[in-house]
Amino acid sequence: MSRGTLFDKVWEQHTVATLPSGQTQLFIGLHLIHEVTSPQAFAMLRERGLPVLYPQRTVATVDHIVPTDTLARPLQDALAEEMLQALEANCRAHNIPFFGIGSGRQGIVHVIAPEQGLTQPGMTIACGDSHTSTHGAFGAIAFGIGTSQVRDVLATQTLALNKLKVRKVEVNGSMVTGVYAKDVILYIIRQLGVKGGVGYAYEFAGTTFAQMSMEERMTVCNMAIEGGARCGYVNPDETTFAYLRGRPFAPQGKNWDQAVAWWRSLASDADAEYDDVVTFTAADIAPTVTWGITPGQSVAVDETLPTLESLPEAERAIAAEAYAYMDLQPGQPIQGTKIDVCFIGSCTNGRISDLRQAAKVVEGRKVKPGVKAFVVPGSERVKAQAEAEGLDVIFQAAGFEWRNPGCSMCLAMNPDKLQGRQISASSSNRNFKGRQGSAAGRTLLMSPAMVAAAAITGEVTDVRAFL
Ligand SMILES: CC(C)[C@H](C(=O)O)[C@@H](O)C(=O)O
Ligand code: SF4
Repeated sequence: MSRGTLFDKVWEQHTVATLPSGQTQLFIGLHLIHEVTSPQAFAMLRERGLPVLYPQRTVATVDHIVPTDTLARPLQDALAEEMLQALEANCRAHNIPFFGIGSGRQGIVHVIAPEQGLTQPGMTIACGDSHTSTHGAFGAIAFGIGTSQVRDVLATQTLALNKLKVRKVEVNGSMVTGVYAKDVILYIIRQLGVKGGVGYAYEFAGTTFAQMSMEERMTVCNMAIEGGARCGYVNPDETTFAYLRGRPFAPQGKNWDQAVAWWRSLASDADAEYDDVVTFTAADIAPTVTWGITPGQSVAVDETLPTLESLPEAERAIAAEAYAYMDLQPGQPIQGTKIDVCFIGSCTNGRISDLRQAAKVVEGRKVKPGVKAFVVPGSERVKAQAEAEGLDVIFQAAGFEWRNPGCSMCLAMNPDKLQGRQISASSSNRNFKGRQGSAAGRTLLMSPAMVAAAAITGEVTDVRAFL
């Protein structure tokens, strides 16, 4: 029964049946695929001789394995070329729209679907990728799925799922200068824990999110999964509609007005019932940096690292493991930590507003000698926009490399990798051990503006000194 949240309303609208298991058979409005988690799913369809039921409800792009320097085909990495060819062949065989390299529409899957207007309020969206939660910024129920579920969606356009509980995560007030959406979500994850959201959808509510742009909301929802919540969402409002209007796949003309009225009706009711409510104040949030091996291990840039005794008992073992791996000490300041590589990009922070914020810090300054710094726009469209604004010139004049779109060193499934024990300042979303291409490599997560400041000084720096 609906209790008035957007989550409940959208779930009910998409319920096909209640299965004997008690699970819901949920219709998936939009299915996004990329080269990493789709090949086996297509292979399983082939084995059973099954077609793709609604090919026009799936959209494909290539993002994880694309090199960001030269895009000449065949790709230099034979395995990457093979994965790209497999995706191209599967899309051709099943008549699935494919946004390939050079199409003007390629990019990280969670960047391109919103910018094309494919992601819309009230939809159910699935993708074989954990950061599918990003699309919840539009008031969609969007979540990551595994490869066998990709198969299920291809074959039936539905999934068998357990309904999630809903936690309202309310943040109120304006963010202070130097604090960005990234800091807000890192703060929330620090407060609620990386497993705090397991079994929940997070509804991000309150004036802080109401004031945010769509790109900022995407940054927040992107990392809901890092807090354990399989999906996160913001109720659709005027900001959402203004963003979508006129985008290639957005409704047009009379359909537009109908769609907006419909989307408006889906927002959570004022008296909606939640399974849990937590409230924070934006003024308490400072520029934030992770120091450990989970996105929950973070501090304000002007804080010292926590002593083990100061942490809840359940967090001490992983903190001790993090200190050993990162070679950092409890009680030391995070500010001043030396940085080798600065990476601006990813589905968390590779959009145009992210690049603008970073460029503002970089303009007229130089990257510290010895630091490798590079920018990877989230999509071909973001890259073109940034170049039209001259951001590429600002970055390159400062000593940054300006690359082609893809996931790049967020996950390092392409040639962009840390070496040995290198330590990165990264605008991405995961700081797991070995995440960025070197088994011993270390990652500090922060906002793009903070990465830019680190590139200039060669160490973790409070971006507020640059603004
Ligand atoms: C490759 C893919 C399955 C993976 C994910 O699911 O998130 C990747 O995008 C990541 O960020 O680790
Ligand atoms: S940018 Fe990173 S987090 Fe996002 S989809 Fe690519 S690898 Fe995953």
